[in-house]
Amino acid sequence: MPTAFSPVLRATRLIQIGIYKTCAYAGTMRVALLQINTTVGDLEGNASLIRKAVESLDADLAVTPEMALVGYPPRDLLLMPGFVKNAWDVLTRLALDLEDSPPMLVGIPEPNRSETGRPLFNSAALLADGSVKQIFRKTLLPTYDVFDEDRYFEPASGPQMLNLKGRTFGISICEDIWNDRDIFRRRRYHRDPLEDLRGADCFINMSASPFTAGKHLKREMMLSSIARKYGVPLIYVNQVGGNDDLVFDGRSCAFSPSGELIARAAAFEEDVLIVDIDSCSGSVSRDDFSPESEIWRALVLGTRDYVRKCGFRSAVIGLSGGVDSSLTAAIAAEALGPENVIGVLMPSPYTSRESMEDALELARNLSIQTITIPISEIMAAYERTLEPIFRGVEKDVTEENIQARIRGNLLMALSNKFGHIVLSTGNKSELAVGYCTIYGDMSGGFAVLSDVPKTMVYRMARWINMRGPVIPQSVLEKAPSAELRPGQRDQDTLPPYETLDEILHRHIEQRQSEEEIVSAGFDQKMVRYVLKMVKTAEFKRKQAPPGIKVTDRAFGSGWRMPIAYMM
Ligand SMILES: Nc1ncnc2c1ncn2[C@@H]1O[C@H](COP(=O)(O)OP(=O)(O)OC[C@H]2O[C@@H]([n+]3cccc(C(=O)O)c3)[C@H](O)[C@@H]2O)[C@@H](O)[C@H]1O
Ligand SMILES: Nc1ncnc2c1ncn2[C@@H]1O[C@H](COP(=O)(O)OP(=O)(O)OP(=O)(O)O)[C@@H](O)[C@H]1O
Ligand SMILES: NC(=O)CC[C@H](N)C(=O)O
Repeated sequence: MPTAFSPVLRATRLIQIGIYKTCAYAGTMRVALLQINTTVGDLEGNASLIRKAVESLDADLAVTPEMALVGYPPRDLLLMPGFVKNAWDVLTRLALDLEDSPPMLVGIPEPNRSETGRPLFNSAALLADGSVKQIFRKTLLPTYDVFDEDRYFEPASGPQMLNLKGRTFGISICEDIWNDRDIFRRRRYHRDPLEDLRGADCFINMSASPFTAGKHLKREMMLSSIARKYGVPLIYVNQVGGNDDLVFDGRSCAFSPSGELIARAAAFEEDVLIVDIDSCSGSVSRDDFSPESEIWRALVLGTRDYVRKCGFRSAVIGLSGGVDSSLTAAIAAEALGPENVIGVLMPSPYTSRESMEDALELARNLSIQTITIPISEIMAAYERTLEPIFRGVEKDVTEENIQARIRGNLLMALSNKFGHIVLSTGNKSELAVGYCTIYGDMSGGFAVLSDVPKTMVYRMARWINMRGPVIPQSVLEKAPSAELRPGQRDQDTLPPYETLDEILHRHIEQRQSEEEIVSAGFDQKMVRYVLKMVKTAEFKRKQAPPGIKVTDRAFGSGWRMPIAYMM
């Protein structure tokens, strides 16, 4: 006889993978949420993470995030049949290794054996007693913004129920739960897989849900509403860590049938959360990250994982004494350890003494080492070399860009020689309007701030200083300048950053046209000028290094504008 299912949860937070509290509640059903940081393509490494997470785990069922064996998003690795086959070989061995462990749901791509449709399903395999016992498939395939799942996957066709120890679990995979009319006021898809799961004793969702600022509040509101609507406990397992341009914030969680948040795993860290489905209740308070602290954590994790997963250990950054390079260096020092960050000062004849002093003070505050490479002689050599060709032509932005390119070249030389990755420092506002030099300050391997608007750069810099002096006060007070010619200020070329960022936010994230932005009260000439710069700078962004998505629309896989077009 199945035990009566009392719809209340109890959860135990595990501080770190491998360390957990053992507390047996007789007759309860215990689910372990494995919030792991997988690396795309690293099948053996990801299998080891899973093995380690369930080592001597006292649970009835363990659940990984979506696609955990291959890492998310695996992108076109999925188009290589050999890769998918290897994943299944690793899964088979994992099942055998875990023969004595609790049953486990593991996310994996599954070949579509039928003669029609996309080549794969986005699936989860139930491992129990040494083999694969059942398969669950994703129904709703996100194909918008950074997601491209229609390219690879065929949707599931039926209900996805798991019967275990007399309980019925409704299994869904990530996007399957993002179709709630009550929350979004419209349905994105015609089908609603949750309707197929009605009648289950508990819902489980296996996710790889990328971070954007504030998104988890909406996510938890949606999960709570679904638990309440279907009157079942809901268990949500999310991936954590950075993969290319995406950061996954974790925050796996469990809700009671009345929609109460019972437990939440750590944000931006690996964690294992144990949920006892029929014990007494608990409750968790609101996640009170400020936007600055949340974005900080995402940028630190995203930078650390990009650098580490690409095989680097250290980074070089050009330090100008400005706010962008200062914030980038602070993030890098936190992500990689100050001993692994090298700040490079490259003064030109236009560099002020104050800027050099600010850069040195920042480096001292962060305990990072610095190298100083004056570039005046190199600039003079360029000038001499080009003089016969440029003779009679006015100096202009060409010479400014040469300066930025000399710096980019020197940083890349340090990267080649010593194996440091170059972190570029440009922010989203500059990248949007092309206020940056291609092959100059845009050089580098990873663009840490490329989705952070300039006004948020300042907010974050001030926020960091609340924890202790890091970014010199004068950096925050002086007018932003590229210092590429005497007396240059960003504001000579661009609207004030508050105005620019508001226009850019409306255009990029909210997809507003010139008319819509103007009707919100902005000057038409200014809006037209800004939007024209955004369009013209597309060629630069196509050649820019990847960066970390923190807003609802970043320049990256979710921004696919043409370059040569007329409108
Ligand atoms: N559609 C297209 N497809 C392919 N290539 C295209 C292109 N349009 C121009 N180009 C190429 O790009 C070149 C122009 O781009 P680029 O060489 O970058 O130069 P450009 O955009 O003209 O100038 C760089 C601007 O960024 C400012 N800046 C530079 C460095 C740092 C900062 C800062 O505050 O951080 C600001 C600087 O003051 C200047 O206003 C053209 O000469 C042409 O070669
Ligand atoms: N004197 C310098 N020494 C070292 N690096 C420099 C120097 N000047 C510029 N850079 C590099 O080029 C990037 C672009 O800087 P620039 O001063 O032109 O404009 P910015 O966008 O205001 O950046 P920041 O706020 O860091 O100054 C800097 O972030 C830095 O990495
Ligand atoms: N992997 C997915 O299906 C993710 C899609 C989902 N809407 C999210 O952002 O969480």
